[in-house]
Amino acid sequence: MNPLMIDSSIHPIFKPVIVALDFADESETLHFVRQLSPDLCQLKIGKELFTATGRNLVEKLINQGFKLFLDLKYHDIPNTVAQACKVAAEMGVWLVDMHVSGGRRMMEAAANAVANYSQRPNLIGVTVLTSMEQADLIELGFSQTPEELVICWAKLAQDSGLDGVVCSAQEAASLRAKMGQEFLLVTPGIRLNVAENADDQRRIMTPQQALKAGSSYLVMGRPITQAKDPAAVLRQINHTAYDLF
Ligand SMILES: O=C(O)c1cc(=O)[nH]c(=O)n1[C@@H]1O[C@H](COP(=O)(O)O)[C@@H](O)[C@H]1O
Repeated sequence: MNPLMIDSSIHPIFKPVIVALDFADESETLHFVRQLSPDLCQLKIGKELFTATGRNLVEKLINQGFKLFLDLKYHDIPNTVAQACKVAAEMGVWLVDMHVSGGRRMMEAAANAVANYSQRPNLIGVTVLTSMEQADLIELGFSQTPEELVICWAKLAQDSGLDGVVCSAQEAASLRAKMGQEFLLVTPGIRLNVAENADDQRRIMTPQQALKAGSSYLVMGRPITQAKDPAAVLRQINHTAYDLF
């Protein structure tokens, strides 16, 4: 069963989008968030906004009722990442990510660190960034295709106790088949249609394609933040999700 269905077992709430709040400061962010509600979407704070605002804004948005993805892509020695995950758990965040390339011991330490929190965050591993393609991997010394590397790293993440991965929706169908129904597949690189500007993304899909392929959540920044009516775009995607499941 898709995790979206688990969320919706009592009331059919379909809200697969995590809106990436890639803004420079708090006032711009809060101005934008006023157009949204926790019934429509989840939110993500990444490196730019967190560097500018710190935990204050994270806690403010959680207090407004939003599920929050703290996207700081940890990549460090096991103890450092484990301690950072504990702080995130204490802040009440819903999703925390780390690079799978930090290795098994880093991921196991993170999973152990949050295991005893009554409301622990889901830990997810970043596989191959959606901005990367085959040529980038070759330059880094990898001979696998992006899909092969994503599958290998997703298995390692699952084996190390993580709850899911960040990957492109292009890998979602094979991951869903291999990793089971409960494993979270969080997919950025989403564009409303294939003709839309891909910006710096390389491995992209539409919301409908991604959900059909087995994505649990769609991370969307510019297609929502630059829309004339962000709430209307989200409602449309939620309808699409409802029709699919
Ligand atoms: O971890 C992420 O969220 C992430 C991983 C990845 O592989 N690719 C990726 O684009 N992201 C994030 O997803 C968002 C995508 O933004 P848009 O391209 O504007 O939709 C950004 O906030 C990225 O930091």
